[in-house]
Amino acid sequence: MGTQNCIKQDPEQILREAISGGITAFQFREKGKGSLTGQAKIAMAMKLRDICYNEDIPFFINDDVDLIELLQVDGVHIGQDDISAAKIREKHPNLAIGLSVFNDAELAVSPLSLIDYIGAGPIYQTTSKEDAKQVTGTKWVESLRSKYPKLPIVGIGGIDTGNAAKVIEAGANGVAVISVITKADNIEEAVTNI
Ligand SMILES: Cc1ncc(COP(=O)(O)OP(=O)(O)O)c(N)n1
Ligand SMILES: Cc1nc(C(=O)O)sc1CCOP(=O)(O)O
Ligand SMILES: [Mg+2]
Repeated sequence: MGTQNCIKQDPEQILREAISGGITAFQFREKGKGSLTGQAKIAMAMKLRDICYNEDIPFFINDDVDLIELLQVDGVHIGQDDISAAKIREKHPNLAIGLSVFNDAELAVSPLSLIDYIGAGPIYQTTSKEDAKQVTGTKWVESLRSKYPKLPIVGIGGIDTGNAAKVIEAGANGVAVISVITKADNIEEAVTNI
């Protein structure tokens, strides 16, 4: 998540409650309408990074590889049009790298040997990404899993407490969510129920 997703409470509080609920990793995705830029973005990244660091939660950044140099991050998530995995790997051999893969054409050009997991989606309709592609359904996870029995897969897009289990049943190792947490009345309960 990023601050643009945090309408009900401040991001630090949301992150703390999500950690209490049991999230196993956090991605700082400060992007889209209303998001912070420049120093304000960096300052927020540092605050959220510190919370994760103190709670032993892996901290990922989305897209903005300049933050790798500024913060002690555990991983980075990139899309097909972002900086290449090869460039990141060359400079940061121990960083976890996640790559979005939406269909077979993207899969064919994806450097799977350089990455640690695939972000597969949008599985369902999402309101959190302005340029989201058409939904893939859980079939995309099934297809990836059948081709790559051991590759870590994280489903993303419109996942909530009612459908997360279907994504896991389709073969995903985990799910990435924004709104089901940031919009929840009771964040701990929402995380527990995913
Ligand atoms: C876990 C995970 N999966 C997919 C994405 C989407 O990344 P990308 O396609 O680069 O789109 P943006 O998030 O940058 O808009 C993700 N962030 N995390
Ligand atoms: C950041 C992101 N990437 C997606 C993709 O399909 O690659 S969908 C998405 C937004 C996920 O938010 P929510 O859980 O609120 O739907
Ligand atoms: Mg991206």
